[in-house]
Amino acid sequence: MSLLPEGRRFLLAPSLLSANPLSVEASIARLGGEEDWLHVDVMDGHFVPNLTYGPGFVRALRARYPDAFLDVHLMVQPPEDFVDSFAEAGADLLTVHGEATPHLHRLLGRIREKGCAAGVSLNPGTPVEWIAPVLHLADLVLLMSVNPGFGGQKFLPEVLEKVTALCRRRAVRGESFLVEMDGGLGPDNVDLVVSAGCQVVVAGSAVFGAPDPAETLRRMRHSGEASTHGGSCGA
Ligand SMILES: O=C(CO)[C@@H](O)[C@H](O)COP(=O)(O)O
Repeated sequence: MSLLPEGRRFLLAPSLLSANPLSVEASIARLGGEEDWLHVDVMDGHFVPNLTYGPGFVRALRARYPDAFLDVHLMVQPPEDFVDSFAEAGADLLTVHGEATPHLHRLLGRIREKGCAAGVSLNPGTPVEWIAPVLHLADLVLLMSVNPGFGGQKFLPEVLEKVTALCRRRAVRGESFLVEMDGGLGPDNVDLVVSAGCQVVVAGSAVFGAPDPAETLRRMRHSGEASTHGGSCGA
């Protein structure tokens, strides 16, 4: 199963972490429908040093936006304790961290059994080899380009090498996972990550902190689409 619609090079996923917590609906309205997915960062104060949402938030989003694609990033440990409840709340894609469980193989299978697409994420300091044995079970690999926990951090360019490694491996093995990148992204560097081969771009503060979030997404889409393909990796 590919999550990338035919003819699309990449998707934009605004991170609700940077939305106004007192008026999430108003923040989403300011996207003007320019978003492809809504990215939901779930943080537990244990795997990462911050706290955010529970399954109730995802359930409320699903009820309010029945057609939205809900991209739920679980920064929790152990993720096994939360996969069922977030799936039942209405997530479309559930991404768990490779560093957060010794049972990644079983867990990706469980996510798919629950009817969601299965994603696996890596912190900036974790090599892609860590998840090599489970890539055939993944619909998406989420590469963090900041240390997870907070919005508004600076993009770590060394993570781009991981995109190259993943795209090469995918081509050789005929795998179908998408590569998503998250952290420090916006209109000024979206071309860099799309040309490296990223197919889903998450952006929080650059979008919701802008005077016109819809226009910012349009600029990001234009810049990503205009970027040159990156050798063997370009999507
Ligand atoms: O998961 C995270 C942070 O842990 C991200 O989704 C951030 O929300 C991205 O925010 P910006 O770096 O785009 O401000």
